[in-house]
Amino acid sequence: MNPADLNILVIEDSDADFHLLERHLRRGGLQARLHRARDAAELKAALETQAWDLILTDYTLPGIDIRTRLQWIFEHLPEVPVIMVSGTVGEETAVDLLKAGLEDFVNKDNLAWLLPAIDRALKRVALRRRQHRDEARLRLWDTVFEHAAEGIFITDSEGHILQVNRAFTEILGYAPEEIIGQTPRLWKSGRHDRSFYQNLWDSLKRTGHWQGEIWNRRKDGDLVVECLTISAVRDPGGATTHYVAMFSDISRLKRTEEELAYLAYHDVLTGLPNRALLNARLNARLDHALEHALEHARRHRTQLALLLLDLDRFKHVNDSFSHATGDTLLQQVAARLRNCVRQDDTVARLGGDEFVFLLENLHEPENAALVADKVIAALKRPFQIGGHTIPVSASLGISMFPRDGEDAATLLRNADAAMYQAKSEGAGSYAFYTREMTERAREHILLESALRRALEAGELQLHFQPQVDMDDGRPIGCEVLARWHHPELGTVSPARFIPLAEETGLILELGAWVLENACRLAKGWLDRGLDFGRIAVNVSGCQIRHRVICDQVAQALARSGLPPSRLELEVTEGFIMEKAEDAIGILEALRDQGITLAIDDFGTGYSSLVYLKRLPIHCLKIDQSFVRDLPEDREDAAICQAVIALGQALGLETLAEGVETEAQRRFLLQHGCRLGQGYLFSRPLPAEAFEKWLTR
Ligand SMILES: Nc1nc2c(ncn2[C@@H]2O[C@H](COP(=O)(O)O[C@H]3[C@@H](O)[C@H](n4cnc5c(=O)[nH]c(N)nc54)O[C@@H]3COP(=O)(O)O)[C@@H](O)[C@H]2O)c(=O)[nH]1
Repeated sequence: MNPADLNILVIEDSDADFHLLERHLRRGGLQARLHRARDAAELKAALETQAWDLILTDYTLPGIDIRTRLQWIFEHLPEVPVIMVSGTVGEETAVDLLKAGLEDFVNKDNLAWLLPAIDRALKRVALRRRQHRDEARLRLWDTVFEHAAEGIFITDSEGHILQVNRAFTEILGYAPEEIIGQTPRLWKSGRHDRSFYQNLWDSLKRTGHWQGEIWNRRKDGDLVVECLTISAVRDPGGATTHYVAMFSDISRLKRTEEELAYLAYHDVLTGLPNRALLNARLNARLDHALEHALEHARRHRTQLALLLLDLDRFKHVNDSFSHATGDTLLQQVAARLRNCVRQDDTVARLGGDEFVFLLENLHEPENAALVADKVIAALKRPFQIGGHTIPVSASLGISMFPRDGEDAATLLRNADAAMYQAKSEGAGSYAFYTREMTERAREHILLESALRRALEAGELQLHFQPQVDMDDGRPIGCEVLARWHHPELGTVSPARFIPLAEETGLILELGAWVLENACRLAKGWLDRGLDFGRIAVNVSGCQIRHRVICDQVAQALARSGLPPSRLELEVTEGFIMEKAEDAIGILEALRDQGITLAIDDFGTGYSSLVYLKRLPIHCLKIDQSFVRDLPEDREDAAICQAVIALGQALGLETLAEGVETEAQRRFLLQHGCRLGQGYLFSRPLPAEAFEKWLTR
């Protein structure tokens, strides 16, 4: 404080002593304002009217003793320093008065001590005032810390907990004595990955601050969501000395938020997603699918299907029973529908008796039809509600992405149109958006189940197409071709049922059956002295991919007793080249069993010369598509010549498929292809007819 601003009260009844004191202070350079109190009345008035920075008092004053005077002073100004300037006080009294609050004592005979005493007293008072202020601030902080609604904890720079408040204990359940010295890892929830904590520490180190939502675990194991703020406390040199963390428990808020979000996106009655969630999911999938459409379609060949379901005559349930019964029925229907699809498919209720299925990653539209069939079957069992047995059926309309629309609204509209089509065809059925798709899907499903029965029912037969030396017509072998005679559908072409069998996996069983029967019949011919050459059996890529072909061949040869040299396997060029590395080992194992191998449909599958050289094959079958327009088509002629030349260069036989005319035969022979097969020599024949052909 500037000494000129000091207000000093001098309690002195003697004029001479006052002036002496005044002169001494002025001479010492103290330009303070001095005010004098000569008796008790003036002292009382001075204390009541003004605040003093310092009081100098004589020992004696008329009308009031020194102790009462000190009492008065401290009652009015508890912090003011009082220095006694007197000549009449003994040492003992001085000590007593110092104990009573007197700041200092200066003898009138030695006024030289006065100014230093004033200086000391003022400094001590300033220090005391600062301490009082700090103490008050600490008390305030303690109250705030202890009574804050937010949990607070303070750690050292290593993260060891130094202090926690009451709210911390209330929120996390740990008492201070359990937690002091531990680190916050103690209450980690395990819900965040390493990168979450990495980011938190990065931010603290970079900015000294982190704020965010965090999942932790209470002492009792329950999860808690906190809104947490952490601040680093740094020393003047910038080194972190502490971390202060404050958090509030927002678990309830989160739950409420989640409940609201759930209500906004779910149907209250059934708990299924509602129209809003369906649209959100559908749009997200469509956006993604459209973005990656080409790439995705090429790589995965998958589609999305939207199935719109409407319960047949649901209004009748509400009218005949009650709305409560109708509600319960919808709940039970919803539960059955959910069980018809995979976990990652969506079943939503649009409202009323309308439900929607969003099926993802479908390889065929027929898979959507299978789900529709499953749904119709699931609803067939009548519902039992309140003592009533209620039969239910539903009609479903199916639209496919991207074929029937590229946005949610179009797909829904088209599924709706298909659903009305299904309704018009009778309750409990489904329809695709296009009639042609519906028919294809139905036929596919029908054929699939019929094919499963065909083997046991003896509906499959083997036909044999002769293979000849085109120069002299001598038989050199025959190709085995499966035939299916369905009692109602008639003859079903292998071009239709072989791909279906491959898709459903039935080809494994069918392929084994063909091998067994072909070998058995061939052995019978051999036993009866009929020389057919080699018997060529078509092998599907599935049989190789599933690694069953070696066992199937070994078993068929062992059971029939046919010499392996009489058996040839035909594998398509497309499959071999797609899976060349995998196929080589298996084909080698087959060759090692003593059988021969031919590449079927050669010329259609982009053969790699490197693989051709490595594969253990002995024959290339020129695909009939290159033979058909011989000899006129110059490109086909060039391809046939190239394949023949390639076969010769690699030391392989070449056999032309689909030879129908004399001109084709001549052309092929002329260019070095001696072996052929086709209607010119014979159509595929049933076993008995083939035997006759051999002996013709
Ligand atoms: N994995 C298996 N595939 C099989 C089996 N049986 C048949 N198939 C495959 O089905 C496809 C269609 O066969 P198919 O209808 O029998 O047709 C074959 C011949 O009948 C036909 N052919 C023969 N000569 C001529 C001709 O001069 N003209 C003409 N238009 N068609 C003719 O060609 C088919 C033989 O083709 P390929 O097998 O490529 O030599 C067919 O892909 C069969 O392979 C089976 O048991 N397993």
